[in-house]
Amino acid sequence: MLEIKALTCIKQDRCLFESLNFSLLSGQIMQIEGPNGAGKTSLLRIIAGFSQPDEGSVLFNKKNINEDYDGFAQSLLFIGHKTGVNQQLTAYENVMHWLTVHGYKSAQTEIYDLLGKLGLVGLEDVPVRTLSAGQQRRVALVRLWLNDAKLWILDEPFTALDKKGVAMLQAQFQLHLDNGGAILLTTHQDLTNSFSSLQTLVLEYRH
Ligand SMILES: Nc1ncnc2c1ncn2[C@@H]1O[C@H](COP(=O)(O)OP(=O)(O)OP(=O)(O)O)[C@@H](O)[C@H]1O
Repeated sequence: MLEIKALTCIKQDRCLFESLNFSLLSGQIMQIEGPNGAGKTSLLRIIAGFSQPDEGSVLFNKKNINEDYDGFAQSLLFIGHKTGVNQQLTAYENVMHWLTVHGYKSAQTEIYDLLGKLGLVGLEDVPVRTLSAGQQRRVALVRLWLNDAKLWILDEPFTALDKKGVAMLQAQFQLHLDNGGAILLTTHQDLTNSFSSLQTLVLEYRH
């Protein structure tokens, strides 16, 4: 599904990574690990096409993502470290907004059921800014239950989640992988025993 070819990224005169190669197949999950500042987020943003590498290319289904970026974007769900949730809107309004922008449709009852399932019962209609960090993360992650993108790129999705939240998210990951999806993520969570298809890429901090 995804091929990373000879990627190099330089930031502030520091080479974060050089000639990086790897691939990710349907059904596979890859965890990018490394110390703060190693370049994990920079790598995810390049693969998502939000920024350009200094060298190298990103291929999705054997095609350079720059050739048909709109096509690639339809197959991609990116959730960044900053959740992208509008603080002024309610959880329900955030989900509705996201669905509208991406052309998805979902019944009101379905969204309320889903928010309830994600532990937000009674909090669906209050501004997100009044929710806890973990609850806000749950609002951001609702998107994983409402999309048909094949490739998920997630920057620290487990941040602020409690144990139940982590377990629920891992179960959703497994469902996505079983349905032929692929996941690329950064996390400090140990996933070794959670996914049989787990691959790990360690980025060292380069001086
Ligand atoms: N837009 C930018 N302009 C200049 N330098 C940047 C930019 N974005 C990131 N950097 C630098 O690149 C380096 C890697 O940052 P990045 O966010 O990719 O690291 P990370 O591995 O995700 O770190 P963390 O674990 O702390 O989230 C840092 O030294 C950072 O200062």
